[in-house]
Order: sequence, then C-alpha cells, then structure tokens
Amino acid sequence: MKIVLASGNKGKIKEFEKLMPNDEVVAFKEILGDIEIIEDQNSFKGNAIKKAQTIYDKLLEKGFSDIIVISDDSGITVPALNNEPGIYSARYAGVNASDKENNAKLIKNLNLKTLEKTPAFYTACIAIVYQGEVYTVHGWMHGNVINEQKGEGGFGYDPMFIANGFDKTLGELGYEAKKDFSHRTKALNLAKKVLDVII
Ligand SMILES: O=c1[nH]c(=O)c2ncn([C@@H]3O[C@H](COP(=O)(O)OP(=O)(O)OP(=O)(O)O)[C@@H](O)[C@H]3O)c2[nH]1
Ligand SMILES: [Mg+2]
Repeated sequence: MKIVLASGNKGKIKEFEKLMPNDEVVAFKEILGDIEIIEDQNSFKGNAIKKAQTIYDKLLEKGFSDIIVISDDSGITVPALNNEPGIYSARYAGVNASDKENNAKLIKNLNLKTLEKTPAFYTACIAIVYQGEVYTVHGWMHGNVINEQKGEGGFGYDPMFIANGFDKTLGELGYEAKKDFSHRTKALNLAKKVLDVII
C-alpha cells in the first residue's frame, strides 16, 4: 500500500517506515517539495487533520488519485508545568527551535520548580485522509521527565523521558524499546485497523 506521510520530521518518518515494513511510505516532500503548514489549531487532533488534509488536497491538485495520506501531531505534556509544552512541543523554545534548544528550555523550567523528576506523557494523534474522508486515532505513553539528558537514541525529548516500567531514558534505550509501546506505535496500530476497514 502506498501511503504519503504528511510530516517533515525525520525522526517520525524513520519510525513510520519501520512500523510499516509492508507498505510503501513516502514523505510528502519527495513528491511535493517544501510546503509550510501552519499548525494553528488548539489540539493535537486539529493540527493532525490540518496537516493530512493540506497534503491530500495538494496531491489531488497535482493529479494524484486514490491516495492515502497520514499525519502525526504529537508532543509531551508535563502536568507539573501547567501541561507545557503539549501541542507546542516542536516550537517550545521558539519557531524552528532545535531538539537541543527545546530540551534545554524544559530542563530550565523543571529546575525553576526544583523538579528533578516528574510525571509526563506523550500524545500522538494520527489523521488519515482517504477518498475525502478523515479519520483520527490517538495513542499515549506515560512516564516521567528528568532534568537532564541521557543517551543519544530516539529524537526530541526522548533523552529526558523514562517510560513507566523502565529505569533508563528512551535516549538510552533507543528505538528498539520505543517501538513496542510508544504513543506513535499505539496510535499507528489503531490506524492500521482503520485502514483495514476503509480500503
Ligand atoms: O522525544 C520525543 N519522542 C517522540 O516520540 C516524540 N513525538 C513527538 N515529540 C515532540 O513533539 C514534537 C511534535 O510536533 P509536531 O507533531 O508538530 O511534529 P514536527 O513539527 O516535528 O513535524 P511534522 O510532523 O509536524 O512535520 C516533536 O518535534 C518533538 O519535540 C516527540 N519527542
Ligand atoms: Mg509540526
């Protein structure tokens, strides 16, 4: 099955390719080049729908038909920090902020509240657009964030996140651990069930 991924995040694209080994997963940039999608909705779901719908419409304009587009809007929520960064995870330290800068801001804000370790969770909303219809599913992963970075694996906030049941960060454990229980894996497993029904 050929699926166009409405994401420009290399970490996500890599995870999707590994999670869908039997499908042809193509990042939208390979077909459409650079497109900026303004993520101005007030929920993961709103932004996920906007990303998938925008790419679907552009592909239709280009003459593609019978395509499946999926997007992912995700982020990390820290209840002790008023649920920051949440939907702003990618731009916590500013528009175009790097993972390093975002992590540094999260560490700074944890330290301001003298929090060495506090509960946090990741959310992923995946939107599917197929034949003009929109479908959404969610997945979550709970654990704690710590006020330092450990390990080089994963992406984003992974070096600061310890999933429930583990004593190492996702940065230390790497993708092999993450693929079994991450927010994205859970959402994608539900998305696969939707695809099985609609296609
Ligand atoms: O450590 C992490 N492990 C994860 O598994 C993960 N999933 C999401 N995130 C964070 O949340 C932002 C998403 O924002 P986001 O959904 O807008 O994506 P993005 O802007 O990076 O790419 P796109 O898909 O929108 O093109 C990302 O940049 C990351 O900071 C993660 N961090
Ligand atoms: Mg984004």
